Amino acid sequence: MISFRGKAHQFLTQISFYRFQLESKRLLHLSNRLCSNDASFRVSYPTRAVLYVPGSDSKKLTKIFTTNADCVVMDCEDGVALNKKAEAREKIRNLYDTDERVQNNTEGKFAVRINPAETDLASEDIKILFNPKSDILKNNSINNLLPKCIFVPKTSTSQEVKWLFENLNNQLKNYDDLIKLNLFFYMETAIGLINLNDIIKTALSLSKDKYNSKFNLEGFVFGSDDFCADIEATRTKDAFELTYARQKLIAYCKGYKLKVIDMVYIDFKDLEGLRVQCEQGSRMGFTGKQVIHPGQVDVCQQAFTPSKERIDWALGLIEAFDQHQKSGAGAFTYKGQMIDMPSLLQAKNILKIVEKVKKN
Ligand SMILES: CCC(=O)SCCNC(=O)CCNC(=O)[C@H](O)C(C)(C)COP(=O)(O)OP(=O)(O)OC[C@H]1O[C@@H](n2cnc3c(N)ncnc32)[C@H](O)[C@@H]1OP(=O)(O)O
Ligand SMILES: O=CC(=O)O
Ligand SMILES: [Mg+2]
Repeated sequence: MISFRGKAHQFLTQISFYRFQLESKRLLHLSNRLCSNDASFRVSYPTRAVLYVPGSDSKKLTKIFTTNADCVVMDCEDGVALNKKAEAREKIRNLYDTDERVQNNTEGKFAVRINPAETDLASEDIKILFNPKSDILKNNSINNLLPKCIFVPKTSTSQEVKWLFENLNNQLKNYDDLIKLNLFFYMETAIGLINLNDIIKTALSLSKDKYNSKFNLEGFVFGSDDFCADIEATRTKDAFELTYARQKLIAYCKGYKLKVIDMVYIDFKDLEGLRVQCEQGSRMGFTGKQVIHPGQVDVCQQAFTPSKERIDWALGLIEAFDQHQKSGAGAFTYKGQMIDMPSLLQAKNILKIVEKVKKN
């Protein structure tokens, strides 16, 4: 049996090897060419492991600086007891007021999950979290002091999206030159799944037209546990009961070029079960997964990082495709398989993920 430390070491060794690969001339040349020629090659920050930290728990909050997770979500919602909501907001606000590591992060490494839109709890979250203390603001740029990314749970209707944007806009109206606020919505109710297209279209069009691109819909999170409660399903290890919802969410997110984060694996001591579910999610097209314990992070990040074999396969295929195109063959054999345009696109997808990870 390999210890957890041993596994972490193995993982780090593997990552160093990928880094070496990434630095190789061949990859840089290829990926630069792909990035500059391909408008769909939008490389944003990675979100392989998305770690929840209850906002009310000071000790756990100190761990946000030591985790390898691509993204940390300081929680004001279901990880926080009702009688600790105010404390959670204050502790998170205090981090933005005082900690340079949180302040200096420009994208989404340190995010906050607020309470569901159209609730008094969410109004209070927005009021506190987006309101730096005036004496601190005097000596600091407003952009350093605000969350750069928020997660909005239980989003079920486009009305909730309108409410959210209105409330955020109202709270932020006195500040100029704000950088874009990234948003993740949760799909975790049956009605949310039915209304998904409408929710996405409303968020995209409002943020662009009405709010002058102040908000950026970055992606969706699949709230599997709330979803199970809502559809009255029983959670199983293989997640069979969630197949349709997972696939529908992936298709819609990919249709609109959004990130899509897979479900939580609540049996947090079972790392093997976690690995199986992470790899399944990665194969299905998810861009990352929610985790609830620091011990889950490395397994998750590794599963959402293309293996050396996949990178080699993609690089070789792209080169072979180039050569065959020049010689006039649209379809050809590569490593025993028929390859044509869709395989090229799949190979490019692998490099897109590599590019994202490299940005971290
Ligand atoms: C499913 C639906 C959802 O909404 S999921 C999101 C809401 N739920 C959450 O946020 C729960 C987050 N996780 C946790 O609170 C804890 O991991 C739970 C599950 C309670 C287990 O905690 P605990 O008994 O302390 O675990 P442990 O002794 O194995 O912890 C070892 C060290 O790691 C720390 N730790 C644990 N979890 C976190 C976390 N999420 N973020 C940051 N740090 C964490 C513990 O404090 C402990 O630290 P230390 O070694 O004592 O210094
Ligand atoms: O919020 C997450 C969930 O699974 O519910
Ligand atoms: Mg939930």
